Amino acid sequence: MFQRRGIMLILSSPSGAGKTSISRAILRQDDNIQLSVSVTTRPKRANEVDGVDYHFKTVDEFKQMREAGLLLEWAEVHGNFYATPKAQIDELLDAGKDVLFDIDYQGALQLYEKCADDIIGIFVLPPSIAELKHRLERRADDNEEVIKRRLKTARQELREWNKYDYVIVNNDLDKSCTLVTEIINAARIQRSRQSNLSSFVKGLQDELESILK
Ligand SMILES: Nc1nc2c(ncn2[C@@H]2O[C@H](COP(=O)(O)OP(=O)(O)O)[C@@H](O)[C@H]2O)c(=O)[nH]1
Ligand SMILES: Nc1ncnc2c1ncn2[C@@H]1O[C@H](COP(=O)(O)OP(=O)(O)O)[C@@H](O)[C@H]1O
Repeated sequence: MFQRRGIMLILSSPSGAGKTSISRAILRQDDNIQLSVSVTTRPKRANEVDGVDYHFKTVDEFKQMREAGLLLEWAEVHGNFYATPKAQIDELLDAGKDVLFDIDYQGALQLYEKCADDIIGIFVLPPSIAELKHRLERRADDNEEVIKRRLKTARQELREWNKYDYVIVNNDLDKSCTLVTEIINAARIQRSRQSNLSSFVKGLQDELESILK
């Protein structure tokens, strides 16, 4: 009904807590939200599609993009480079499209600094560390050494929970998705995001006055 600027929805978590599963479900069910497809130098997983899940790049290609100023934020995570390409984000937000960022806390902090007013940040926690480890093992995308590295990185990631607007413990995936949907729906009707709300209220006031005459 009202024009509004899009939301930058950030989902972060220690690896294995479930942010990719939550993101995929949200993207499937909500046509107005689009994934910001990151650039990464990590190897592609079997179930991933280049250009859909990530833009897979060599380290040289990544560095060229960074030097050319094409990245909104970037970070090194688990020994690989990851970044958000600048292209399109502003046009999407101006057009009222919401954009979902599956990025780590280093990227989230950079975006909070640059675009604070547009951001809703959600940090996803696992129900326990034993379950986090099980999920990484069950996912079976990474070898033992990579899993260990991801768990080590979780030490630092867990310290960052209090930088986010919302925190979800991802026990039941469906319930977590419902919570994220509720957060998105609430954010969409925030007063500050609805740009022509004052003219709508003015219209109501004029109509009211004409009835009360
Ligand atoms: N800063 C930043 N982090 C990213 C970006 N894309 C992905 N990440 C993060 O990099 C980490 C590793 O991602 P990935 O290798 O897909 O493994 P996952 O943690 O199991 O999803 C996760 O914390 C992602 O959120 C990005 O563009 N920028
Ligand atoms: N609530 C949940 N309960 C059980 N398994 C889950 C849940 N959420 C995600 N998973 C599973 O855990 C693994 C890691 O989830 P994923 O979404 O890839 O995490 P992340 O993107 O945070 O690394 C996947 O195999 C996924 O199917």
